[in-house]
Amino acid sequence: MMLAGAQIVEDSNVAFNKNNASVAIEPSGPGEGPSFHVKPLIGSSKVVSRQPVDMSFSNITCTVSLGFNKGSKQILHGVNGRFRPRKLIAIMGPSGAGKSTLLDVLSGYRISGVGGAVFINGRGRIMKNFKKMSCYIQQDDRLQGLLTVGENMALAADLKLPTRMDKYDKGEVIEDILSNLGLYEHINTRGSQLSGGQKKRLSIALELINNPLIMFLDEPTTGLDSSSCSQVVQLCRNLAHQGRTIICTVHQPSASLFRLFDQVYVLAAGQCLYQGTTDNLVPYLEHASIPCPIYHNPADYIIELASGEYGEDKIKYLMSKTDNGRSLDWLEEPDSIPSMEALRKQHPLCELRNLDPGSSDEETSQSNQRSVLIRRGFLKAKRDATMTHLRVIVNILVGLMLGVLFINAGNEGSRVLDNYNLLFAILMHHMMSPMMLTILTFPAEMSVLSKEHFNRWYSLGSYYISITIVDLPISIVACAIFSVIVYTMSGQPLDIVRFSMFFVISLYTVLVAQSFGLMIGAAFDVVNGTFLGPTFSVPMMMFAGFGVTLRDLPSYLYWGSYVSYLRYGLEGFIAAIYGMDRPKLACEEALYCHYRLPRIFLNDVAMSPDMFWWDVLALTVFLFVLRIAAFLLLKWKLTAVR
Ligand SMILES: Nc1ncnc2c1ncn2[C@@H]1O[C@H](COP(=O)(O)OP(=O)(O)OP(=O)(O)O)[C@@H](O)[C@H]1O
Repeated sequence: MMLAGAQIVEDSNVAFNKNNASVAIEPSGPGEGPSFHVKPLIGSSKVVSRQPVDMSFSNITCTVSLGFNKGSKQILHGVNGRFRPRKLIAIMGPSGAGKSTLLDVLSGYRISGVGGAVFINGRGRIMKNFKKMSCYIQQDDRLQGLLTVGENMALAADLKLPTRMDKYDKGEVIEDILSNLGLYEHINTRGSQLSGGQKKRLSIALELINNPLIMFLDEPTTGLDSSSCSQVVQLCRNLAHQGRTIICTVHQPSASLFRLFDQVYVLAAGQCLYQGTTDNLVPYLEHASIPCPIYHNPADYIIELASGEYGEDKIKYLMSKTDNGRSLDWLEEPDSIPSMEALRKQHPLCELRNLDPGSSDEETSQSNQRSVLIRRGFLKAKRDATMTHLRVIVNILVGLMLGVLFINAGNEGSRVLDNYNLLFAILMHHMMSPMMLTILTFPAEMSVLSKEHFNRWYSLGSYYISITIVDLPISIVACAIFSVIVYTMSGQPLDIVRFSMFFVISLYTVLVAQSFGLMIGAAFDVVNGTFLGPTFSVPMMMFAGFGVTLRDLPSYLYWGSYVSYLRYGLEGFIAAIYGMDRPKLACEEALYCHYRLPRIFLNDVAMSPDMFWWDVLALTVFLFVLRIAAFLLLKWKLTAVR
């Protein structure tokens, strides 16, 4: 099939072929549903090639805490197993059997409450090296929906392939993977517009870039129709036969899907009932005197057995028959499976040298990660309807609304209190909109971050610096537009120094509120964050000195005014508008203007205009403390909750 020429992905260090490309997607045999004829990945030969991996695990346990004073629960009960190289392996079992937990443990994703040992090519697993040869693709597709398939791949290649690699070589790797996975014709389609099966294939394609030897996929077929299921599993099978060990959890595969797996590992309540080839399952059950009825899908039958439908004694019996996964009798050619010692001889230690290029966990330098992530961030920001477009529009609209409502309040002596209300309303706007936007959008970003960070695309530090840099110009532009509109329409003094002071305080308030939102977004999900953000903001408002002046605050509550960043914002605004010995105000709309002299107003609201630079300093401290706290929370969230 000839495809239209793929577009070169601009601004990337990756070049794609502009010319027409031909992609081989051949339907498979009848009855098997559509599948891909996957050729060995030619481009990926440019990535360091390594020996296939034999993985085994022994006495794996996993215990989770059920909360304070509620004890703990053991999910995996000393399971054992052996996953041979070049095999597609299915971990099966009824719901709640512990499939995802076992996958989490084997992939190294789950680290707390885990016991037992994992061996790679006969040697105890060294996590740092293991992560360099493996990847984990979670059940939900964590993709950059605003970027096209080509852009997703190009940016991933810039992050995951060595920087010394030529951009044409990187392009070749990408073209090769996309062609093989049947995604080349969708190179210009955005991630969010792909179908479920295409999203799954893109998730696999992104991880294939650095040619992992072991791939873990959590329920890759969930949510797909039967034809997409077969496509994805067939694809995994072909990738496995090229020299990878691919381990998937699957729920209840159809008979035709089941046949595509080479090896099956069946769990029931955290224990192993069967480990062996797909073909050996029926003989195994016959041997155990629990034969699979004729015309019954063996996959369905073993799940029914594992669910206890035929009695708990059968589960116990099968568990003892397979010795909780220690028995290798039902694997392919059990007599020729090498011992651990033989494996170590086959794979001398020096093989690990390739995996140990330096102390860094990631493939490329921190500066490269930052520059790629900044590029990606700006590309997303340009297209993001909420974070960028809506944010600018909201600032224009709210600026106009406040401007109309408080028109010319800034210069009129009889409307000083109105103007005071306006300044507080501006603070509310600067606090609420960036904070809520971050609380609502960051949890979705967090799931992509956790996948990409776990799969070693970049460090958390690089990510954090890049989001800070990308957001700054957007915040400055949105805040500047708002400030110009509201400042001029409400008739504040047309003095560049006063405007600059007003703008600096506005921007600081936005940045502090956003950092506060980031902290909440990093620690909580959308529901809890939406509740906690405004809840924490109420005391900030109470202690800002607006309703109750700072002079009238009871002494035992005065500490509250120090921890409210709105207090510094309001004081800064007052200094900008009424400080610096502002002369008498006009009094044209009333006979008597109590606050014609700004110093009387300053005295009544108990705010000193001399504190402006202290206010800026306090907001700077807030900004740094909240940013650092948000970073630490993110770091904790990425590791401790695993
Ligand atoms: N953090 C946790 N706290 C308490 N229980 C947990 C926790 N994680 C998992 N479990 C429990 O452990 C059991 C196994 O969970 P797991 O997600 O591994 O099952 P599964 O076989 O993948 O199920 P499914 O097919 O439905 O996804 C379930 O009963 C689950 O409720």
